Amino acid sequence: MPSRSLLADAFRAYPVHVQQKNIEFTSLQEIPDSHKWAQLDDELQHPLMDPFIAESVPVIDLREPHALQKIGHACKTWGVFQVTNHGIPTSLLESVESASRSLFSLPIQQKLKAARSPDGVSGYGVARISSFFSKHLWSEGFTIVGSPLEHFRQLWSHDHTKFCHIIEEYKKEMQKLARRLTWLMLGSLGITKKDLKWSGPTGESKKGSAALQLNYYPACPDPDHAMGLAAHTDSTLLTILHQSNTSGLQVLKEGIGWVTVPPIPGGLVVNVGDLLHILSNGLYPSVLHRAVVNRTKHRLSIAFLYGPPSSVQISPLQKLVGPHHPPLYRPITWNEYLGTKAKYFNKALSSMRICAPLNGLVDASDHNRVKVG
Ligand SMILES: O=C(O)CCC(=O)C(=O)O
Ligand SMILES: [Fe+2]
Repeated sequence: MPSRSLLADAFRAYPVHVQQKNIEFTSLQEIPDSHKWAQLDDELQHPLMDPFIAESVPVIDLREPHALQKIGHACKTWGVFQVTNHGIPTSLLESVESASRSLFSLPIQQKLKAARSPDGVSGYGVARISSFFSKHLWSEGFTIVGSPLEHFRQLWSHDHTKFCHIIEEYKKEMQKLARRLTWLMLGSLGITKKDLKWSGPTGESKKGSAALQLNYYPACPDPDHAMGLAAHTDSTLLTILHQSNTSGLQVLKEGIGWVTVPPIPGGLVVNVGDLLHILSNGLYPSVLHRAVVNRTKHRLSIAFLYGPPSSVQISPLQKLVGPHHPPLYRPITWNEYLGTKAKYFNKALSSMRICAPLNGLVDASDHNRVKVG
């Protein structure tokens, strides 16, 4: 798939300088100062939510007749939902989870053999977003863009083929699901394939590009002062996340605060990313989310980051703009957007705004959360 290497080039062109801090988390009895965050922002946490009135992230069965409308509503109001009956075999989810566990449980010296190089994209290392924070994250990551073969050979000299097959199979199945979800999400806005120039029904090169991000959050002696993955939005069209049976993912809901997205057996979390935010002209806001850690349990998540072919211009869709709905964002390629994100991080979307929203929409990734209009 040619677009894969384009995506790798894009990451490479905009390196994010992350100071590698490789520690053996499991050996620590307390959090070192380098990883100690101020008390997690409790003012944003909903105080003792009544379970009967608590709002929760929608769960949508893809086989139900009104799935399209429900997806549209979830994208508009939450920017995130969970899907069931999505067609990804449970056995594949289990295999990819178990492969990821095997990877992260290798000794640190072994994992470092597959470390992401300073100007590289794939490999073992800390999350790219960590460069924007003075404290380190309580997590380890492994990014896969293109084939994992070279890195996996470093990790497992004998049985890397088995792990490569699992990853390739997972990426193939996720790619199909991501395309299907893209059309459901856009379809709920009345957008069809002919409204999207780059969606050509035939051309292989028009396939969206993607990356796989494995995240591992070791158990933490003081979870209130540690951050697994700090608040961010994804620079994707959409992200499909498989989380293990330990909770940790939280999304920020306007007027409520941080809401936990509980793992449901066989369920997958779907996030609206910044590029869908732009395409939908802000109608589907990208969701601010983070991962918190757990005192006793390790946690694993596997994110499939899906985007358009990386050189295609993304701009608010023609059908969604008009005299009363001017385009809010300037056109940008995925390549360029990654550069903007590397520079402005959570202000990247705001930095691209060409006009204040007339409909009172809030840019989900604007940390100042200023309501305009
Ligand atoms: O681990 C999680 O639940 C979140 C992961 C995530 O947000 C990401 O990889 O972008
Ligand atoms: Fe994310």
